[in-house]
Order: sequence, then C-alpha cells, then structure tokens
Amino acid sequence: MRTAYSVQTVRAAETELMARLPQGALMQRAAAGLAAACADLLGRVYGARVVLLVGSGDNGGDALYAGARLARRGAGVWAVPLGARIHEGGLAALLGAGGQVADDPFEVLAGAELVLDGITGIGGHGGLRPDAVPVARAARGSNAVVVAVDLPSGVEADSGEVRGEALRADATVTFGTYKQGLLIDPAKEYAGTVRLVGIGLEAHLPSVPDIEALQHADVAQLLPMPTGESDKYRRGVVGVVAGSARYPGAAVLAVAGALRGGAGAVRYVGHAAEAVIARFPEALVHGGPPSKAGRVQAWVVGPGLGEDLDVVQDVLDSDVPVLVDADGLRPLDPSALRDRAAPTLLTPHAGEAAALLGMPREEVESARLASVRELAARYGATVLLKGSTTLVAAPDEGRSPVRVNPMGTPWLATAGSGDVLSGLAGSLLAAGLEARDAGSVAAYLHGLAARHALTDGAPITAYEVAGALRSAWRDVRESG
Ligand SMILES: NC(=O)C1=CN([C@@H]2O[C@H](COP(=O)(O)OP(=O)(O)OC[C@H]3O[C@@H](n4cnc5c(N)ncnc54)[C@H](O)[C@@H]3O)[C@@H](O)[C@H]2O)[C@@H](O)CC1
Ligand SMILES: [K+]
Repeated sequence: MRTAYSVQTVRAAETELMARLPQGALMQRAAAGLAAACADLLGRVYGARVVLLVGSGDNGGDALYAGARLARRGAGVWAVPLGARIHEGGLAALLGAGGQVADDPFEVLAGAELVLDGITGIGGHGGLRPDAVPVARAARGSNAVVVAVDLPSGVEADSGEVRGEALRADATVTFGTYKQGLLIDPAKEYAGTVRLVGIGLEAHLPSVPDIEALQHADVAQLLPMPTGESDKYRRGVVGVVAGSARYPGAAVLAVAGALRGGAGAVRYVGHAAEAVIARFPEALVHGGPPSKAGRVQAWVVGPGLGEDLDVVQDVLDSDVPVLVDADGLRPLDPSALRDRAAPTLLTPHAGEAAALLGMPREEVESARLASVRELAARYGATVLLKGSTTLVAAPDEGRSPVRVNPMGTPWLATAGSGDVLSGLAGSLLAAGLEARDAGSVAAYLHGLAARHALTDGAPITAYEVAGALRSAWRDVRESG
C-alpha cells in the first residue's frame, strides 16, 4: 500500500519532530537524502554541472543545502534565485562549498546535466509565477535530468491540481511521506519516478493516512479465490440490471465485466437479454422485475437504463449490496440510501457527481477529493468517483483513507468503459468484498486491463478492456 498525507498533517508532524531536534537538523536530513538521490542519478558527481532553481521558502533551502553537498564532492553548482527572498543559511552553505549564483540562468541551464527544482514544495499555490515560467521552460527544454524537490513546483500538494504552469520532473525526491498530489493526476504525471526519503517523520504521522493507493500485492490479497468448498452460489451471484432497447450494448458490457470479476454466476435482468445471451450464453437472464429474478448476493443497476428507472428502487429495496451507476444515479434520494442496511456503492463521473451534489461540474473537477468525501457522507454510501485518478471514499467520516487508483490510463476514456467497470465491481461485491475494496480493486484491474489491451499503442475499446481483465488478474496474482 502506498500512503499519503495532507499538507496540514505533514506540517503538524514536522512541528512535533522539529521540537525534538536541533534547529536545521530536519532540513539537513532532507538535503542529505536529496543529494544522495542526485548522485545516483548522475552516476558521477565530480565535474557534473548542476543548476538549482531556488524559490523563497524551505523548498529552496533544501535545494541549496543539497547543492552544497554536491559542490563539496566536486560538482559545479549554480543557484538561480526565483523568489523575493532566499534561504540565507542554504545560500551561505552553497557559496561556502564553492557553488555560485548564476549570472545568466539560461546559459547555465543550457549546459546543465541535472536541475534541482526547489521553487516551491508543500507551500506552493497557484502554478509557477510568471518570472519563473521562462526559466522552468528552459530547464525542461535542456538535456538535464530534472529532479523535483519534495514536489514538482507549480502543482497543488493536496489536490494534485495544476492550476497554472508547473515544471515536469523526471524524478521527485519527497521527504518523510508521499504528499497527496504525488498520487493524484495531473500532478502525479508531473512527478516522474518518486523516491521517498526518510527523515524520521513516520513516528509522528497518524496511523491512518489521508489517502492510500493499492499496489499489486494488496490487490492480490483481496482478489476472491474459489476454494474446494465453492460452488457457483457460494462464489456469489451478481445481478446486473442494465441496458434497454435503446442501449443494449451497456448490458453486454456490464455483463462482460461482471463475468470476469470472480462471482460464480451473472444474472441479467432487463430488456437486452437477447443481446446478452448472444454474446454470453453463460449468463442467466430474466425479463421481469429484479425482485422476482431470484437470489443474488449483489446488484449492479444503472448502465444504459435510459428512462426505465423504476427498477432502481426495486433493487435498492433489496437487502444485499447494490452498485448504482450512470442513469441509475438520477433518481437517488440521500435519506433513503442512508437508511439501507446493506452497503451501497455509487460510481459517478464528475458530471454525475456534480448533479448529485447540486453544484457545477467544474467545482467537482477542481476539488475531487473533497467532493468524493462529501458525496459519501451525504448519501451514506461508498462512492467511486471516476476520472483520470479514480477515487473511492467510504461513508465513515474519514476513519478510512480515500483510495486513489494508481492504474488509470487516459485510454480508458472510451464509450462503455464505465459499464465494464460497474459490472466488474458488482461481481467483486457479490464475491464478498467490502464496498471500498470492491470499488478500488475493480478500478485497479480495469486500468491494468486497459494497459494490457493497449499492446500496440492504438485505441482500445471497452469490450477489449473486458477481454483483457483475465490477463490483469494473472498479472496481479503472479506478483502477489
Ligand atoms: N521545515 C523543515 O525543516 C523541512 C522543510 N522541508 C521542505 O520545506 C518545504 C516547505 O517549505 P515552505 O513552507 O517554506 O514552503 P515552500 O518552500 O514550498 O514555498 C513557500 C514559498 O513560496 C512562495 N510561493 C507560494 N506559491 C508560489 C508560486 N506558485 N510560485 C512561486 N513562489 C510561491 C511563498 O510565498 C513562500 O515564500 C517542503 O516542501 C520541503 O521541501 C523539508 O526539508 C522537510 C523539513
Ligand atoms: K519543488
């Protein structure tokens, strides 16, 4: 599991730790780890040409002290000050070690092998300032390896947003813990390879992180596996209420996902039974209302239903876990959902989430973490908010971390891919996973399947993603 904390939590832990250490010790730890990471990347420090982009805060201080360490080992190090102030102790250390302040930033950048981006860290907001932009662009356009200090400058540390321009790094060296933005797109994409440097902060961080991301080994542990005792009913039957005469494809795709999620059987209910059976003879089908379809261990309701929405209430009246997606999200009543005894999992994209919250879509897009938490609390349901980084929050007022999916790919922004995801997650629910696990494991496998399907770099279809779910399972199991 990869875990991350909010800036507020990090600052509180830092304050606690700093109170026990001599002044400046923490920054020296950070700088030592940073300099060691740079030495690894450079291979040879002596004679290397290093440029430090130095903002006005402690992030710049880290860069300066790390630069001083590299200068002492024989690197040529130039600082480019980019703020109204500069960390005085750090600058003195750099100059004392033989480093210099650059006369012409563009000239030193043109010959740099490594650039340390210390413009802003957890204190940065609102993208790079205009005077830093040409310098950042020159750094990115040079042949140097760009190493971000703590975070790529210009990204929002908590939300992962990039509100203006930010400096894309090849690698990020982060201190004490991952920051939330390092796990959330688009900031995550700016960070390159992330290396975590211990500075002794761990003991001062709360045991429950603010967010977490599953890794292969976590998913492997959560995957439902049949045992010698299993039959198809014990493995779980998932009911899929999806599709309509107008949108039969949604039914086929949701069933395709459900068949690969580990449930023992898929029971399809709706008006697209013919299309479903034509593709999947193994599906059980029923033409009447869901409540008369026979026993299931979990329901999926919503994809492609169009206007036929009475079935949503019929399913929510059941006493088993229910996943509600797409059209099914329209008629939801928060208080009725809160009163359900069994878990409910909602899987909106940003537009649907905005409608559920009664706010503009842009507001959800710009505060996805806060939005997913708010939705979960208001509807008393686990919520999977789809997007470039899919987020999953439980309705427990922050007692469990929000899960972020590290496996997304923009290629999944294709028609029908959400239908596959909801079938898959419903199948995992039927197989016995908790709603937060079912949602986050489904998002992980779905993203991994897309990567597997994307063998030749050409666009993939939702149906191909469903097909590749088997190889995603295999991939996860082999590593687990
Ligand atoms: N306090 C400590 O001892 C430690 C601090 N650490 C470092 O300190 C950083 C946090 O330092 P600070 O709190 O000083 O904050 P930062 O250095 O991240 O940035 C704050 C400064 O940047 C300015 N600023 C804000 N947004 C800007 C923008 N978009 N463009 C340009 N300037 C902008 C602010 O006016 C402020 O002066 C961490 O990210 C980490 O790198 C680590 O070394 C761990 C130990
Ligand atoms: K930085």
